[in-house]
Amino acid sequence: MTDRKHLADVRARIDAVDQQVLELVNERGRLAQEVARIKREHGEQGDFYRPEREQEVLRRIESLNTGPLSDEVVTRLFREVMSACLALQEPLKVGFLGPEGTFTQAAALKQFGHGVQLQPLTTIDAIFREVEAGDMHYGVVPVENSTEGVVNHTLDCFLTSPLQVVGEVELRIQQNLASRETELQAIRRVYSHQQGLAQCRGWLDSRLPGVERVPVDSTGEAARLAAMEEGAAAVASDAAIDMYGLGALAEGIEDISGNTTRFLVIGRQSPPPTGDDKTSLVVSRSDRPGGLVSLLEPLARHDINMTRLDARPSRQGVWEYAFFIDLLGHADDAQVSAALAEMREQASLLRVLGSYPRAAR
Ligand SMILES: C=C(O[C@@H]1C=C(C(=O)O)C=C[C@H]1O)C(=O)O
Repeated sequence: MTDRKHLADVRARIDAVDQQVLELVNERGRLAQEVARIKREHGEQGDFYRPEREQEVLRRIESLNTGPLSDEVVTRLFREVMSACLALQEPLKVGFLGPEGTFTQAAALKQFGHGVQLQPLTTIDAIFREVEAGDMHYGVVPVENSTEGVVNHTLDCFLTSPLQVVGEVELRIQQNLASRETELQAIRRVYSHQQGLAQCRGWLDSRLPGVERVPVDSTGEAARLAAMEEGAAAVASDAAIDMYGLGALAEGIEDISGNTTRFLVIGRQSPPPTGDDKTSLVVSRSDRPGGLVSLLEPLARHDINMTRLDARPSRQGVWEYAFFIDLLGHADDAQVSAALAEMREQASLLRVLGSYPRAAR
């Protein structure tokens, strides 16, 4: 067989496979519509998004995958397939910390795919408010960065909001120096979110010493400003560079490689257990010696792994703290529920912010 004939044959087989894939994704869509019909018949409250079921689907796909496509790639493809199927059931509205081009937008797409209506909002407060009011089904907010620590504002919003955590997203963050200038020497000012500036502090100190750094509301906003101003640059994502027609003067300028940001998905109701979950809670107690140790002791006794502990002023009294704790397990798991009950006896306040499936790939 000539090479040309062979190529034509293989392409014909690809066409046949595409037809099967098309029929199968539409079959999947019809089944999702059937699920929606059953949910409606049972008078289910709220929306049809089921993060725990989506997690189960993705984990199963990953365990079945034999390649050559990587687990990460098949996860991304099936995430989009589910997103399209969910959109057939009901279009979801999801608010994220905008403007367009922020890492939070990338996190929202990673969690929900392109089938949802993503709405950029200007502040973390606004996201909480819109979800509380029911104008948005869900919101996506940054909560901690592996280089720079917590996003205090998100934790503070939880102190006063009744919303629950329904999911978490982890995203590798690559920062770039974005500008319409083509020479580093032309840069007089660098815009970014304060976390972006902090993540690249070492690089900026050595490559752009003495250049003014201006913190703004988001990396997307920084890119927008840099696009309008001569001699300006932004520390921002690839997506922001494309969005605002900038070029990358330098790529991957974060000081610590493996820089990861964790985002929370907020909604009105946490999902049921999947067997691989996390729980977030806020707890406080009046000051007394050994207070924190005895508060945490039930977790150790019930063999529960704590993955995060942050202290924030509780805003109730001077030097009173609220402790934000993440632990492995679901609040409905026997061990976790026993430990929480014991902690509650010692605490002046304990609120479970939510239990949710651990971040997917
Ligand atoms: C189909 C369902 O509804 C939605 C769509 C899903 C999917 O396409 O697999 C999974 C969970 C839900 O977000 C379901 O609940 O099973």
